[in-house]
Order: sequence, then C-alpha cells, then structure tokens
Amino acid sequence: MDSEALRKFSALHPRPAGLTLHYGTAGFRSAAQHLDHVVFRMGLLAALRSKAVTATIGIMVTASHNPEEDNGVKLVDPLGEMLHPSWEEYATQLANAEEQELEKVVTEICQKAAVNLHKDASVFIGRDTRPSSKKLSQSVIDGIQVLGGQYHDYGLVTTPQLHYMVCCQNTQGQYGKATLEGYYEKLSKAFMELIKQSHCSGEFQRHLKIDCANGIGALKLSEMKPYFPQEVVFHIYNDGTKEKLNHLCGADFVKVHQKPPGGLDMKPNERCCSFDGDADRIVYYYKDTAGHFHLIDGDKIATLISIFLKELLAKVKQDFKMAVVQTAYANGNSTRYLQETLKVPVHCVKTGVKHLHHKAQEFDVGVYFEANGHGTVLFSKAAETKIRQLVKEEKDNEKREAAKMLENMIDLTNQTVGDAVSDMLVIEAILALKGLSVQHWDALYADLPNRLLKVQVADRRVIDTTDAERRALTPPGLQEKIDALVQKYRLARAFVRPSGTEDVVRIYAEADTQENADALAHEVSLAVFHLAGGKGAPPQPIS
Ligand SMILES: CC(=O)N[C@H]1[C@@H](OP(=O)(O)O)O[C@H](CO)[C@@H](O)[C@@H]1O
Ligand SMILES: [Mg+2]
Repeated sequence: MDSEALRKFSALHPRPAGLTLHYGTAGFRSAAQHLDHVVFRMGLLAALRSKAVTATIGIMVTASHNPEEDNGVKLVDPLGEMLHPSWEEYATQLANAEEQELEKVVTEICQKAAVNLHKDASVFIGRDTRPSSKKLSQSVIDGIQVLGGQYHDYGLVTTPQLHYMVCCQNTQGQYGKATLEGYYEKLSKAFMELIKQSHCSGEFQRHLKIDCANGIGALKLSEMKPYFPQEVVFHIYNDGTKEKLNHLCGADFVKVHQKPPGGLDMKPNERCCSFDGDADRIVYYYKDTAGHFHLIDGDKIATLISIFLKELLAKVKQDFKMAVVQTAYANGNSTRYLQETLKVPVHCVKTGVKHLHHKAQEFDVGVYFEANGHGTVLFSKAAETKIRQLVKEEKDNEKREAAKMLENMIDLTNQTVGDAVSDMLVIEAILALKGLSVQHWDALYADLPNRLLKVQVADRRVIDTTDAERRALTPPGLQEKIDALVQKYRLARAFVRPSGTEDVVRIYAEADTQENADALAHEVSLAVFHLAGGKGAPPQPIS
C-alpha cells in the first residue's frame, strides 16, 4: 500500500468530526455534503473487494428516492448482487475511521478478509442525475486509484444498468455486452420477440405514460427509444428538465401517498407508471371514470408475473419449483391471492432487496417484489439451461412456444436486481400477450386498506424484531400492546421496525376499511412513541 498516497488523498477528503454513518439497507445515505469522505473510502473498499474476489466490483452513487439534496453510495458484487453482508461491516468501519487510523483499518480489513494488496483491482462506476453525484464519483475514483485499481466510469446510468454491466463483465459476456447498447439491445430484442408471440389483434393499447421522477430513468428511456418500433409508444413525463428530482413525483411518492404524481396529466383508464430516482422501482396506476385513483403496486406486479409464469411452466411440463418472495409490507390480500387462488408458495423475508434476492435464489423460478415496486424474477441456472434446450429441441409446438416465451422472459428480466425499465417491459409484454387492460389487472384482488407511518425516536435501535420483522422483541410491552390494538379491528395486521435508510421507526397497519387502517396505524404509532422513546410532539391522528 502506498501510505504516502493514502495520507495525501484522505486529507483531500476529510471526515467531518463526529459524523457516524452506517452501511444500511441500501448502502450509505445522507445529505450530500456529508459524503465526500465516505465515497472516497468506498472507492478504497471497492478496490479491496475486487482484489479479494478477483473480479470487477460496481460502485453506484445515488440516493434513489431521497430528496435531491441527499446522496448515497452502494457497492455491487461480481454477479450484480448487493455487496455481501460480511463486508457491510468493513464499509461501516472504513467510513467512520479517524483519518490517522485509516491505514490501520485498511490493513485490518486485508487481514480479516484475506485481501492480497498486490492483486489487480477493477471497478465499474455509475451515478444518478443529482447535482452532487458527479463530484462524488470523482472522489470514488481517487479512492480506487490510491489502491492501484483500474476503473471504468459509466457516468450517468440507472442503478440496475450498473448491476447489469458488472454481471456482464464477470461472466465474460455470457450475460450480455457490458455497454449501454448491449443492455438496450438485449432488452428490446427479448421484448419484441415476446410481443411477436401475441395473438391479440393490433388494437392493443401500446401507449404508456411514464413518470420518471425527474431522474435518470428519463434519460435512459429516451436513449432506448430508437431500439423499439414506432408502435411502442412510451410517453415520458417528469424528465428532469423543469422540476426537482423526486419532488412530488416518482414511485415512492405515489406508493406512500397513494395518489398520482404531479406533472403527469392522466385521463380516465389510461395506463401510467412511475419510476423512482435511480430507476430500480416501478409502480403502475390509473384513474377510473369516476375519478378514483387505483394504485397497482409491487405486490400486484408480482401477482401478474406469477400468473403468467405459472401458466407457461404448466405448459412446458417440467418439475420447476416456483415461489414468490415478499416482505411484511406485502398487502395481506396479495399473499392470500397468491397462496389460496394461484396456489404458489409465498415466503416472507426481512425488508431490503438483498434478503428477497437471496431467498428467491433458492427456487428454479423465484419472483420477488417489495410492495414499493422493487423486484424482479430469478431463474436458476438449471431451469435456464433446460428452457433454452427445449426451445432448440422440443418437437411439441405448444411446449416449444411456451419455452420460447420463458426464454425471452429470462432475457427480459434483469437477473441481478429490480429494474424499472426491464420490469416495465415485462409487464407491458404480459398485458399484451394476455390481452389484459390495466383495469382487469387491478381487479385480480382488492388491496386491503393500509397505512404507512413513521415516528421519530431518540434511538431507533431500541426496537428489535423477529419473524421477518413482523414482531417486536423489544422494548418490553410493545408487541403486547400492538397485539391488543390489532384485536380491535377486522382483517387487521400491524408491525413496526426501525428503518434502514432513515432515522425513523416505520409503522404499518392494514384493516378492513381505510378509517380502521388509519386508526390502527395511529394507535400503534402512539404506542411506539410512548414505549420506544419518541422525540418531539406525539403523533397526531391522520386527518
Ligand atoms: C417500507 C419501505 O418501503 N422500505 C424501503 C426502505 O427501507 P427502510 O429500511 O424501510 O428505510 O428503502 C429500502 C431501500 O430502497 C427498500 O428496500 C425498502 O423497501
Ligand atoms: Mg431506487
């Protein structure tokens, strides 16, 4: 290690005194002005990780759906997965080390993780459209170079595009070409081939209005347009030319507020969707003729995809194991529909994509979605090989056609992480193939009314949870109180957990009516406030 260079460069990226940050659910996130030292040090860590696993590592500068003033950084592992949990601790140690301790901490990580510093390092970098992202990604480069690493800066890309690049690079192109053209070509080809198999009349509505949250999704969708024929019409709204990133728009805003984004004029029954700020989440929605807003969230996306895949799997007659992975935030009626009507096994895991992804890998076909619209489908290597073989060799027409659709689905879904662009194409293809309108899709089941709240407490770590975060172990008495409150309502469920991305405790409640869901959420938020050290004024009832 070049100690001199490390000292010199870390002095250029000083750590503000007293600032402690943790590598959370989605890497580091904070106000952008607090992050320069963190991204520099994550450049160091990416180089170390690359040396440790002898592969290219990704590093993405983004704070997703957070306000424009925030930023963040996360690392991408060799096959495009999230950074391995065993390294999250190193990330936190490095980010919080005193400047004069930095070399020592790097050396310790090398010892613990058996990193040979003499090895080569290769890092791919991407960033979102935040004003602070360019400078922060320069600091990432400083970190990589201090440890003698090579880098390729992809500049402005969506988070899932960076995951894709890393996977392509480390599979020597088997997953695709590690360029933006490679990504656009792969997705558009799979989409067009799928659509070709549609037996619907040409009448089908290909128009889709897309709210891009004033973020990177708008740029990348525009770049992708030439890859599609003219009949596929994507209308881009909130493209970042007029308004602020994520302000009153985007997938998170639509999901949390259960209302349409600003900046998108919605006519009755028009199919619309929203991406989040780094385009790894998507939700759909429409307004009916009476003017009512209907949200189609990640749970309903998972349901639509599961219906489609289950039919195809039945046709190819292979013994593939399929399952859906959700979190505690999944609407109770989605879980019921999947289990009881569709008869697909459902698993519940902790919040955070890495948990869902990991669980989904256990199946031949693992569909995973968070209710907020982050998700994808994973196919096991064995299933993929078998499907590709059936496409080439199967004599039975129906079986071969079904295998062909599955093959295109494999190529269309981002196998590394949830991807708004790829998910949108998957959904559009399924709707076209099944001749389904957005209303038909919405009518699969009715969501239970629900409410998501947050409460500020002195230290959110006083809440410890179990059973995939559905029950609180501490503070004492909290779970008993929640149980008693839930008892008061029909079809009710509620749970609380500390957020991994914000300094808040999240409260979720659902019940038979919106009034009851709101009342239950409020009562639970009061319990949290009183039993878990609430800060400021007690929560007010929802008006
Ligand atoms: C209720 C909710 O939507 N939580 C989100 C949010 O995590 P929290 O740990 O709840 O802050 O951000 C994560 C990262 O984007 C996402 O994976 C997760 O689903
Ligand atoms: Mg995101």
